[in-house]
Amino acid sequence: MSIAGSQRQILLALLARLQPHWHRDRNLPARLDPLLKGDRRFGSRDRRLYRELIYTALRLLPEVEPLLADNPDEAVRRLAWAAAETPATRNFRAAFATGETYAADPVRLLPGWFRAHCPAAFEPLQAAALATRAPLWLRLQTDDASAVIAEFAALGWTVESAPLLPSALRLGADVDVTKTAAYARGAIEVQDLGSQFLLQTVGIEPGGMWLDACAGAGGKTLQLARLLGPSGRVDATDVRSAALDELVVRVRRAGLANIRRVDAPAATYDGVLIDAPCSGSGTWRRAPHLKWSTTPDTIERARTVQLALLHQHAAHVRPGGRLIYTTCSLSHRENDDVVSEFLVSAPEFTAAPFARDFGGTPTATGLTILPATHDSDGFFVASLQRH
Ligand SMILES: C[S@@+](CC[C@H](N)C(=O)[O-])C[C@H]1O[C@@H](n2cnc3c(N)ncnc32)[C@H](O)[C@@H]1O
Repeated sequence: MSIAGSQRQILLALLARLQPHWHRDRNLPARLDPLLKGDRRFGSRDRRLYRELIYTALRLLPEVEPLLADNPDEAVRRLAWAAAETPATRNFRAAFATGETYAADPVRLLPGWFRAHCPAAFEPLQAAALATRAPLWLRLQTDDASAVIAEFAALGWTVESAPLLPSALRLGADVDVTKTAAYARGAIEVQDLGSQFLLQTVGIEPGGMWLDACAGAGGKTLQLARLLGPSGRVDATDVRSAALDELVVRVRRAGLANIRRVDAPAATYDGVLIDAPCSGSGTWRRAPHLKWSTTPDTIERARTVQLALLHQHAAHVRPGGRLIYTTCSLSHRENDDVVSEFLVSAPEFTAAPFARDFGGTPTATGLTILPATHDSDGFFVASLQRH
């Protein structure tokens, strides 16, 4: 059998293994990883090929799933057309991206129920962005980018700054930055551009004492600590102790001395960040399986946790201080609706204006960053001031 023929067979076998799970397992990548890493036939290029093809299948699911049983040749042809052209996918695409050019209608690649949650996602430009994978964005953790840029140039990687945020770098290739010297010395972190915008919209003053109440592995904790500078401090907490262990490693790598891991927050802070657990509907470009394992019920359950977190941590905001609520969801149920409900029962808070909006869509309660605007994931931020 030709190499392309055996790749086709392996791809269809992998899809068959995942199919029973992709409509319900929100942790599908944890199933895929051992299938790819545990198979001794695969080198790193094979793993990149199958990962790209499987993620493409998840992006195109309504256009591919019905064909898998009856017309697998057409399913493979569509995947070959839609997969990104990389060194890993080149031969497969040359073999199977044949016949009439295939391009899906991006609106058909969104779950229909989501229209009521985010009509803007169904606009052609936004739907088209949501149907493709997002680029790799980095956040500089150094004021001098020259050594980072020089290292990337020596590796042959193209890199450009985001026009609205020069400390955000976009990498042109499918590369592993964690193997670079820049990463090892803490000069860069992987963070989507939309995510980087969130704290930048708020106008954080240097020197404040902040609580990061849902710090997880610390992506925003590190960014917040840099914005506050050496005279400020971030207390980081989370219900997941293992994520905080990872945060500690990243803090050490970044050489930041103004972050503390805490089990119990102090009484009050100048600001509290709640980067809430959510449906992740803003991350469907990177995590397309979430499109099919998220339901309106998932969103309602997330809302309960989000409101509880806002009430729990509002108490830690000093009078005059700020409560920042962020999600990586595009559902207004988790965003504006949660904030509006919170404000009704917490009249000591009001929505504050944003320092910068980065072209986001503002409402009375917050700001939504839509994916197509800056080729990022989708996010929401609300900035609430305590009187
Ligand atoms: C969106 S993630 C945070 C990501 C992180 N801030 C970052 O930028 O990398 C949400 C976090 O909320 C945490 N979480 C869930 N329920 C929580 C609770 N009741 N109290 C504190 N953290 C909670 C989760 O463990 C998860 O780490």
